[in-house]
Amino acid sequence: MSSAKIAINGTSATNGTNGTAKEMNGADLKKLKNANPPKVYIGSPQKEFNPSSNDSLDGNQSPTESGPPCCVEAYSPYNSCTYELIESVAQFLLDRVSIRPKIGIICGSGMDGTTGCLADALTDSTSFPYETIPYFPTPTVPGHMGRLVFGYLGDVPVMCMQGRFHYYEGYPLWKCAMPVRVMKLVGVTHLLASNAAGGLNDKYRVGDIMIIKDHINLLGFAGNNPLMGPNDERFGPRFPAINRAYDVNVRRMAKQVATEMDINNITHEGVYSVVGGPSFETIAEIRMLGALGVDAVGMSTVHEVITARHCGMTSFAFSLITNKSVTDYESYEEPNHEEVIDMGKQREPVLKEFITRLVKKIEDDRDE
Ligand SMILES: O=P(O)(O)O[C@H]1O[C@H](CO)[C@@H](O)[C@H]1O
Ligand SMILES: Nc1nc2[nH]cnc2c(=O)[nH]1
Repeated sequence: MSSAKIAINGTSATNGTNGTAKEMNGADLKKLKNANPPKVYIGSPQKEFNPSSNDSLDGNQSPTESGPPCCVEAYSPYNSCTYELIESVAQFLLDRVSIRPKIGIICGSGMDGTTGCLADALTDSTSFPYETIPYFPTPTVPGHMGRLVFGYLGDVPVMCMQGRFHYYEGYPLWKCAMPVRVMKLVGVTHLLASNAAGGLNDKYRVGDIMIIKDHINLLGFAGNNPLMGPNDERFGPRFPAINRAYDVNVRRMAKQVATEMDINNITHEGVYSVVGGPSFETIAEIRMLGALGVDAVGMSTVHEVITARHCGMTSFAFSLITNKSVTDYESYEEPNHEEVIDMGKQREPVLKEFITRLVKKIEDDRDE
């Protein structure tokens, strides 16, 4: 009978089909405790991974066999995922997929492929529900599916997060951004993040795309940054520069894609600001953000991009404007998450094409 061995701090626990899972340390590992061999879905259409086949997870494959230091405190505001731990998660994935992506994609609200988008577009895919990946957080927000998918977009190998983690879900920022470091150690060089955002700029309409050229990290202003806590130089420097966070070359490619797709009329370039959420903004807050030069506001992406830049990844991000920010005290309009998700779904065909073409350009550029 096959089993997956997981070792924490040198103590190995069998997490297998015989129901004899041993006690593990750490709140993050609770979900692994009861897991039968991790569910891994392979292929397109995807089928469930068969643990008793030759592909079976066995103890020798376990990334944690050598007992990496654990996440010391699941909800610490400071970064407590060690390099070794991230390395072990990356190895866990590399042991189970053959493709080696250089491009990592994070899908925004409603763009996670729940209705088909990128999930359908990826071929030869292997997909890991987040709960089956050691130490991974799990998303709690509708519109964020919770799977890490490896596959080909067109003919380009990618790994794709179908669902991300937000600060308002209760995760510290370092944990929200932890998958980006996993991508890095898997070998990804380019991060491509999307998000749903409220549009402040008068010229923007619902359904438009905003290529992010810069951000205002309001959470950082309030003393909260994913890089807080001990710094491991193997990831990057203590004080990383962030003024060139959104790669000018990839932004140029994205604008070329917009021209090729004849969607320049709905494509802009602007400044994104992150707020903590989950409450949407007051009118005074929107007016303040507008005065600061913010074009779109959301609750994600910035900590992912900071983490990516810190470890030397090239980053690109865009917002789908899912709602217009309300600036008028007389207005009865209220933003809501359902309209956010609906707009993501409506724009799926366009975004799928946009991302597929952009990924191809990045890959061609990398090969030059
Ligand atoms: O940024 P993404 O994940 O796309 O989601 C955006 O949409 C949600 C609000 O409707 C918030 O989570 C906000 O950040
Ligand atoms: N903060 C914030 N996040 C969003 N995500 C989608 N729309 C919005 C919005 O209006 N405000």
